Amino acid sequence: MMEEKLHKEPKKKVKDQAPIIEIKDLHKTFGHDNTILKGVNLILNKDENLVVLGRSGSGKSVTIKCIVGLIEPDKGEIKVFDENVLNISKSELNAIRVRIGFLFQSGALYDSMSVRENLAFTLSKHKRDLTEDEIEKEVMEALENVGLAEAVDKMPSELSGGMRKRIGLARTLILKPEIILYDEPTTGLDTITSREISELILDIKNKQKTSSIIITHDMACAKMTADRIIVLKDGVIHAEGTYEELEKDEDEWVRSFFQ
Ligand SMILES: Nc1ncnc2c1ncn2[C@@H]1O[C@H](COP(=O)(O)OP(=O)(O)OP(=O)(O)O)[C@@H](O)[C@H]1O
Repeated sequence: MMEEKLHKEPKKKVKDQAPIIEIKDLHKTFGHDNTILKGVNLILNKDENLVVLGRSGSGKSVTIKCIVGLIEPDKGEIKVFDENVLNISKSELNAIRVRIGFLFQSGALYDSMSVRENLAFTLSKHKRDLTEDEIEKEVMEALENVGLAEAVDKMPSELSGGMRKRIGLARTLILKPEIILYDEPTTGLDTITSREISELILDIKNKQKTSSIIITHDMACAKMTADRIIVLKDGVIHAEGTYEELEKDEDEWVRSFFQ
């Protein structure tokens, strides 16, 4: 009897893995008094899709731009892969940046280059020692990952908005990032195409084991992709939870996002 009980005892909990991104007390003011971030604390766990909600201008993009050094915060700590990115050299920061993919709203393709050339250009810029055959293989693999292998010879002008987004995503994926930062990935797309992009974001996480921060106003995208959601308000994280938790949040302002 005793032996059986011992057998059923749960295993000792292994120490939790360090977060892949950890932001502490992040502050940012533009100009004299345009204070946007007033102490943001944020954690992205490994293999997690974290959705960031917040009104326009609440500082969602500023926060993720701080992560990759595109904006310098006034105060705070940002750890990526356990490295304090605000205190490292440019070359160390670049080594970390290579492991992070961005899909920014402004991430346009080069119009004068075919899809193949757009992807090959990105790849050869970052990995200079690849042969042409290796580049072609990587280009086709990235396109297959977004379901657009047949578009390899097309020019950007021949692509629909949804296809451009997918190619943009393929260009991000070709560098095999461990973290992907998505800034409004479905903006400007119709409902069905938005859903396809959201499905792709989920698919990428499951297949490539990436961890992502997804800024969106598209609640269908949030519902489909989020493991966890945080809501930014007045320069701090105002609420946090799963989609199902936050849509029933006691704060009416938080619930209003879900209506
Ligand atoms: N480079 C910059 N220089 C000066 N001010 C800036 C800069 N970037 C952002 N801001 C200020 O920070 C505010 C928040 O910008 P941010 O792009 O983070 O908003 P957001 O929450 O992502 O909004 P949206 O949902 O509309 O994209 C802007 O309204 C602007 O006042």
